[in-house]
Amino acid sequence: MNPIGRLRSGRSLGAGLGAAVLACAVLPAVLPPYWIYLAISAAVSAVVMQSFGVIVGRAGVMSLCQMSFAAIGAWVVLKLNVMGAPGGFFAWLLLGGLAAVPVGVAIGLPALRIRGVNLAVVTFGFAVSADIVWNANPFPGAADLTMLDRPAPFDTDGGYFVLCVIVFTVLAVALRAIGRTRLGLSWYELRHSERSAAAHGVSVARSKLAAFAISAFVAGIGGGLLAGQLSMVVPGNFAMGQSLALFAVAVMIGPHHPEGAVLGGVFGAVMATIMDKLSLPQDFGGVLFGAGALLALRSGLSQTDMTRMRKRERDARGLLDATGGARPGDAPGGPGGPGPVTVPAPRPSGDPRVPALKVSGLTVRFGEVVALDAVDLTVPEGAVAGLIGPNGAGKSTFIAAATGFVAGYEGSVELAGVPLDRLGPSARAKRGLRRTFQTTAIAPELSLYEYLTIGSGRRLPRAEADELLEFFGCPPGDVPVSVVDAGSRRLLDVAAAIAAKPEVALLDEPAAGQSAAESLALGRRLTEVPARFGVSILLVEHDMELVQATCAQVTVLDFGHVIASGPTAAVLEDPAVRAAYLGTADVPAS
Ligand SMILES: Nc1ncnc2c1ncn2[C@@H]1O[C@H](COP(=O)(O)OP(=O)(O)OP(=O)(O)O)[C@@H](O)[C@H]1O
Repeated sequence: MNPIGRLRSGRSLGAGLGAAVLACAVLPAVLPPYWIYLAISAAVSAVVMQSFGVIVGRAGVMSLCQMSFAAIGAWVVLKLNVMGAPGGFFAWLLLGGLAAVPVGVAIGLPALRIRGVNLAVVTFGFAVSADIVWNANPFPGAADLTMLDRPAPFDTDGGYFVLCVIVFTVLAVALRAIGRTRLGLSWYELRHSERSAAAHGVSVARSKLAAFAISAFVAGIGGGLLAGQLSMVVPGNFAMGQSLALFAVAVMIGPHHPEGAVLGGVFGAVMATIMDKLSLPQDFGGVLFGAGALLALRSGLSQTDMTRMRKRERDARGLLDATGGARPGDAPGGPGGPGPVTVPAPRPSGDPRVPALKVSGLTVRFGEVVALDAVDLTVPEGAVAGLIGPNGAGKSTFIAAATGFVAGYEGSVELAGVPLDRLGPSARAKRGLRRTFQTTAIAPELSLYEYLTIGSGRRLPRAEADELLEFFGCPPGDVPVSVVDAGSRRLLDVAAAIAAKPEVALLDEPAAGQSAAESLALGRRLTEVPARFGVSILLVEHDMELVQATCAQVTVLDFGHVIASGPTAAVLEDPAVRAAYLGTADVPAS
């Protein structure tokens, strides 16, 4: 992170911790007892909100059963209390959170196959079943009125509020740290595009399950805290309607940011009192939350997302003005530029007789449509090869099948002599076969640095990220993707693929939307990539000037068949190629 980013991030952490200390010092001293009790409810709800923040806010998964995870935490704490288990409240609280984890993972398993509304139905089904179980089996201690004592020195209402704020703050700091890891960043990518995440080598299954596990843990802690607040709980405290209402609040407010979790917690706790004071029916609060959630779902962004993004965009515009704009045609350290660049040396190439990528007999059928018919193609080590053809020829299908996005193709795909056919897209990406997409789907709330970190699949040194961004003519790394234009996003996508230093990168029309000058600048950059980064390239393009300027060899597809392959100049002179293109694109004579 550059000094501006570090400063901003340090300040927000400091402000958050300061607000927590202030709340602990002032509120118990000044609030009347009823309001302190409400403040505890708000703090407990804020903890539960953080669990929504992980699964709904970050990973974009519609989970409607968070209160069921909270109930597990409460059940464990109360059970251990009844048993008089050693360790005391804090150990029980932790165990309550941990007990919710396997259940969270179990509920997460269907999420690997289904998503959206269908997943919402599955999680809601679990909430309904849990409701039935809790109603049939009273919580431990309820039958013989065994109360849970709050731990000293947090046994008063004021003290317990302080404890809840401490737990909230510890979780917020931990979640913030997780959010900066590749796992945490990958959740944002999952939310916007699972296929992009897979193309970056993110294991979609592991990432989703981790989100379920962590969110269940946090909800379990929230449930344990609720048990401590009430001393004894009833099924109504964790009713499925609660999950639904809190879900609506979460979607509307965005509890993946601490201020959103606090706001959501306060809403959840005081809404009933406000409705009461306004003499409005209690259900009216639920209607307001539902309407707010619908608006947020339509825009795709919560309230805190929008507030934060506006601020980041303001800062970014300042940064862009200071650095002279977003799209340098040729960056100082880029091709032909004067600046010294210390990018990593290319990896030593292996056996030069083994191509970087060898695809043989690739056949893909979509029902009756044969999109690819026994296609052979090789990308030599250290080369920029081209794949061209008219619209619908099968180019994108070739990339999708080679990178594992099409199940059930015929033929074989070998990367540096190693067959990949049994691997899925994320495993192929990890092995060193990366791709970009014709349409980018980059999470707008990420910064360019964060996107490169996901793409690189490792802890990417800041200097290396800066050099990559400069090389590809992208805006500075601290800028959020939301302010970056479509052309720059394509370049960023290419930079993210190259950041992983894969064996081969398959680039699907990276110059689309670029001006002629930008396209040529990209061409110059791509020709330098193999020597500079040790990455061989297969370039899919309609821009023939770019192909001619960049690719030493080219393969031409038409209706799924290879109609020519060889040195670019000779192939483009081929009458069959010119006939295939007639009327669909200009093939300039070389
Ligand atoms: N998921 C799919 N289901 C059915 N047919 C498909 C699917 N994907 C591609 N096709 C068909 O396969 C053929 C090849 O499409 P593909 O997108 O690979 O072509 P392309 O060469 O990349 O075209 P363009 O240059 O327009 O991107 C087309 O006839 C297309 O309609």
